[in-house]
Amino acid sequence: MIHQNKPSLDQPPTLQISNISPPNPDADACTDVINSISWLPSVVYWTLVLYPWLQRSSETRAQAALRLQPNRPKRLPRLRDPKASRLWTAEAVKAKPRGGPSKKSTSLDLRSPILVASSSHPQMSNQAWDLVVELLDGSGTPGCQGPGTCGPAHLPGAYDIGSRVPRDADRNRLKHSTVKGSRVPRDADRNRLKHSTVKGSRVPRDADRNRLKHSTVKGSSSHAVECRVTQIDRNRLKHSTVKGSFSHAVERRVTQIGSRVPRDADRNRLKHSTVKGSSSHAVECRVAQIGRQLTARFELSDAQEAEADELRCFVLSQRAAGKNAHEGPTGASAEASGRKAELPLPAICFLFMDPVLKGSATKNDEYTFLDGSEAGGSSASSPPVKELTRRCNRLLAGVLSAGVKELQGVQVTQGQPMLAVYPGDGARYGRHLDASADRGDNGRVLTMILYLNPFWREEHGGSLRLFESLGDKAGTEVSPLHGRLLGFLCKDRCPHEVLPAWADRGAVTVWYYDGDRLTERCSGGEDNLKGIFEGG
Ligand SMILES: O=C(O)CCC(=O)C(=O)O
Ligand SMILES: [Fe+2]
Repeated sequence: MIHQNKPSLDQPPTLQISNISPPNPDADACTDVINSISWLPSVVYWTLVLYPWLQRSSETRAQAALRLQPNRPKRLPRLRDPKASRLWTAEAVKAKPRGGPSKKSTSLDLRSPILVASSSHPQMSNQAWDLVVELLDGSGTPGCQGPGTCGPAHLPGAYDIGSRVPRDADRNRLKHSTVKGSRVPRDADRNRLKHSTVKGSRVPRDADRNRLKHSTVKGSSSHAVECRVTQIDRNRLKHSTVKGSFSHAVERRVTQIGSRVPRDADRNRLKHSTVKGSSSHAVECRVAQIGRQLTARFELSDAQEAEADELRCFVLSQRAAGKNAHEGPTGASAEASGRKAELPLPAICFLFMDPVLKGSATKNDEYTFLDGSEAGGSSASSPPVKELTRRCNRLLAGVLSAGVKELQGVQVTQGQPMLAVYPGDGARYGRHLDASADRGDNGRVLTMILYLNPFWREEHGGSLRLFESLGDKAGTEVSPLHGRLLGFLCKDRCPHEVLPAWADRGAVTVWYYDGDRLTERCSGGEDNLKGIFEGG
């Protein structure tokens, strides 16, 4: 007979076999079963002991070395030492495996500005280097002596501060404040701000700060506070009488403010600093500088930066003008972002990856395609957009001339640029393909994205995560740094996702289409166009 103990909270139920006479046929049967399997525990024990031993004795030395290697790095180390960022040397590029895509995407060296992961065009990286330089610089970089000589070593170095202590140069600049350089608002901007009807400085006022400190935003982490301050700033701007308040200066100030709330340490440092004559303006400038220093960014030239800033303003102004659309399916945006791997250096990545992905993804961005009806006419009237497409096209010409097999025979056609903003409330875009049969084959073959986020910081998330295969869980993250251009072949390959963004994240995407496919689609009815001008 089998009794089951009464289960209690402390003790799990157990089975007992009682020894009741006269002989009970049930109990006999159970005893037989137990006797017949009494050898089982010892077999299990010996299997556990022997299996690893057998396995080890059959593994190769290489396998053993891998297994024994302690703490194998799982991701690229974050570069803190500015000198380390000079990894863009010719050697670094040469050392890059050229034989084809790496097996693990996390081992791809995204620290180099170009990444070519395809065996089909081994020459491409050199050619693309020259183009990249041109793209970033328009006219080439000093020290670049014609084709073949522009390499990573010629590109401007990265700006990876890691410490908040202002550099002497910055401090002196402030001290003797003739305020040179583009980081400080120009007089005109300053006056506009001063005489604007937005009262007071846009640095959050004490009242705001206190309100936040004692606010009901529970668990007010500095992040939550920062988000609230950004909101307050945004509202103040929204309701301000500064018409068309996305002017460059205003936008810039808001971004500065939104990107950082000076922490107490910073504030105190500023208060007691040797920056003489610390007018609130000077303090504000320093705060902005610190904000910038905390920001992972490239050392763009003033011209490049101005161009990227202008583009960002344009993107935001279109959004403010109510042009942007949302597209479903949307989903909860506050999903935890995955791995955070900051890529501190500029990257133009050409990734050629394989797999196919089906289904639709959560998508919270706001976007608009330029269609010629935007303020002032076509994109020709937005010089920075025109300049961007011109450069993308030149880059593409180089890509094509490098004989990328996936694009051979394709009549590549440039689409209208798409301006996108991911609101900084955790907006994201789930894993998807930009073009696949599943989406009605929208004809896209190549994606180029320029990121426009001058104050992007690691904690803002919002990285683009590219997957090498459907089974690839980790992927490779590219943070949306100001001025970074990313390109990848997108037809039936290269699934990617945008991780939740915690600051407004701007980008312009230019898709290139298979012209024949486009003609085919356009010659049909309205329905045939579905998916062609569709975000992502
Ligand atoms: O902005 C990005 O990084 C990518 C956006 C995207 O994947 C898309 O719009 O299809
Ligand atoms: Fe996409």
